[in-house]
Amino acid sequence: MAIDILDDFRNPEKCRRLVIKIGSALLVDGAGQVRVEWLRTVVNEVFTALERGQEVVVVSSGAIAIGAKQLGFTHGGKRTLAEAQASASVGQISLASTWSSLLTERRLVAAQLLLTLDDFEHRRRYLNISATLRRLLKSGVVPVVNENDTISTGEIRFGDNDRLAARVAQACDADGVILLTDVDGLYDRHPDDPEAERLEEVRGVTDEIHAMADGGSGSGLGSGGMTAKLLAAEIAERAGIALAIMNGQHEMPIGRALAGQAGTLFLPKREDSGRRAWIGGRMRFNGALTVDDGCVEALQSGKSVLATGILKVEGEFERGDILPVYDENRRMIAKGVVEYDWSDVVAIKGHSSEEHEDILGHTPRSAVIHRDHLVLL
Ligand SMILES: Nc1ncnc2c1ncn2[C@@H]1O[C@H](COP(=O)(O)OP(=O)(O)O)[C@@H](O)[C@H]1O
Ligand SMILES: N[C@@H](CCC(=O)OP(=O)(O)O)C(=O)O
Repeated sequence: MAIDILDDFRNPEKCRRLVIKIGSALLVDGAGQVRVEWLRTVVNEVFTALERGQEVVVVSSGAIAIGAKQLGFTHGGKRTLAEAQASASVGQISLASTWSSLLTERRLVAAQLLLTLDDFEHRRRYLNISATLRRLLKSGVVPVVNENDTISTGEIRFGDNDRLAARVAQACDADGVILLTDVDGLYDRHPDDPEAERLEEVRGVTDEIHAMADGGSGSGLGSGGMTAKLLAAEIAERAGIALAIMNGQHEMPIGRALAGQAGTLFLPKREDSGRRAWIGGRMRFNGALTVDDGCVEALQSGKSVLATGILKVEGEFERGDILPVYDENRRMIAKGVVEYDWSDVVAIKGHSSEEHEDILGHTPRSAVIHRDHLVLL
């Protein structure tokens, strides 16, 4: 695996935001107990990453494996959906409290987010997830995400934290995702086959790549097997985010995995992320914003669209719509996802951020279009 790319994961200049997903097979032992000592080494690595200026979001599985043991549902894969969901609701309490106490040992604050894949399909929910994650990271908090198992259903493929990790990465505009698991990466066939060979780098998750994966979990503790990880790699690829599948069966698995270079790295084909391409490619709009020269300059240096720079608001758009941004000469300079409904933007346009709460009567967003959801043309 190209060492320079691995370096990117460790380099806070290149990888400022990292999502680390930990599978059940790593986190929980055969007796349904959290491997606390091992997890403490992971938390130490998270601490080190934060110290060097990176931001880390954790996606942690394990609730079902922990809860099933507590409830005596020990018949593995034959659990009913209701048994798995009951197990998750019991296990999640232990899981969250373990994360919280281990992070507290390093004086870090944990946040719990329980999400379903479906939440990411709804624009407003997506924007709320995105804003919450960004705000937590800004405060130095470590968000710990798991699937909201009780309300997940079979149709949206219950039990898929791999895809959830990729969606979380997309929502918080992360630079990289590491899926820690109990194998060294993707093999060209099931790793139990002695002929199996590991792939170091994949550009494009093709049908041929999908055919290599087996859907079952090796340990019986996880749920999606390698198939779920490839679906996650596809989401990351479309969003322009690098994703690595790495073995986490050691102490300090992140550092070891990176230094040992074992793993499979999935690289996006395009430089422009799928989401940015989706924003930039939009042709039909429900409205538009015109901004002053100061705002144009700010956007060009990577800032967000703030209400104070808005001169004109057109159309009756909703929060989550994509809008074009014009300069004073009616030149379209950017497109982005708007954080407010049209009437709110009309009310706060030209006003500085301190005045927004009084005008709106609720806590304002950090921007009208956040730079993470803005594409300059
Ligand atoms: N082509 C493949 N390469 C690597 N692992 C594979 C492959 N096909 C199936 N697997 C299985 O996928 C398992 C990892 O998935 P899973 O058990 O769901 O892990 P986790 O709980 O970490 O999400 C491995 O232990 C392995 O048995
Ligand atoms: N939400 C479930 C995990 C589902 C899942 O994707 O598990 P895994 O394949 O071990 O990452 C739980 O906490 O048990």
